[in-house]
Amino acid sequence: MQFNNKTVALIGSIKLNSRTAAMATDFKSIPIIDISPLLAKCDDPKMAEDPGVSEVVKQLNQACKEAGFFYVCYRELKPGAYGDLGKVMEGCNQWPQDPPKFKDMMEEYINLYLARNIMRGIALALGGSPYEFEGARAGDAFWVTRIIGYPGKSSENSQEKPTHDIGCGAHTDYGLLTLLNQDDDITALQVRNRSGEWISAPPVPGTFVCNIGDMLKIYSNGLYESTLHRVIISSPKYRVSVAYFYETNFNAAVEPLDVCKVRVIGEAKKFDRAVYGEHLVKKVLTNFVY
Ligand SMILES: O=C(O)CCC(=O)C(=O)O
Ligand SMILES: [Fe+2]
Repeated sequence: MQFNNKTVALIGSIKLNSRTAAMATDFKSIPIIDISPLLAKCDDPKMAEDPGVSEVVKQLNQACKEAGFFYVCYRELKPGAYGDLGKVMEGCNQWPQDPPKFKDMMEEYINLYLARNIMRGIALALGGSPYEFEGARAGDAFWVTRIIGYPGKSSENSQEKPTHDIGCGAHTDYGLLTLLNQDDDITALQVRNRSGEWISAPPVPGTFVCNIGDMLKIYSNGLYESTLHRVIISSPKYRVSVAYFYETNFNAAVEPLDVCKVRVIGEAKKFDRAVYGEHLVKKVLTNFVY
């Protein structure tokens, strides 16, 4: 398999295998965090001193520890702004009707700005400098975008209750942070809490879903969880989600940040070093079933 530094994949439907269960807390819902104050100050080296940024950082820390999932909203993000991205997956001719418009929207969606700045907030939440995830760690972040189409629930099962089809099996994401734009009217994404309950992450217009990947779990020395999640199909409607995976540099050797080693009481370092690119290739080769 050949990877470019910048990869966009259009995939009709995928199945992923479950892996060793990840544990968060017994959260019952996913918090919504307004990151506007962080975005306003994200280029200020003294951002940590700003009370608005501190509040966002506090909320990020809590969400990353408790659920590994959160929604973000910010002033400029208008409900439905990226809704048309998924339209290319609908119908038989899976190609944008207006390619230049699609290209512009896609380029705006996949710009690195948002994820990089959320990572600045997360770096502060871990007790580090805002730039922990830049330079050799994620200064040349590998990223992948997938537009994922899930056909509606198959009609032969529709009378049987409470069955559902699995659109995407339980898995954790591989890198640092995933941003997900989902169709506004279908609830399908579920996140597993410590008791094993599947908690819905319904679409919230005007937000992105964010979740932590395996590399951030290692960097944080396990303080933050890459939580298991899955997609279930219970609606007959076709669903589209657009996922943006923001990762480390492809060859980054990932190990717990010093600042996180001291935060985990009694355990200096809980994880061995992993090379992101190797982890990605291993997971893709073992997880995707066509
Ligand atoms: O489609 C979704 O809601 C989630 C997709 C997902 O978890 C993934 O692609 O890793
Ligand atoms: Fe995922």
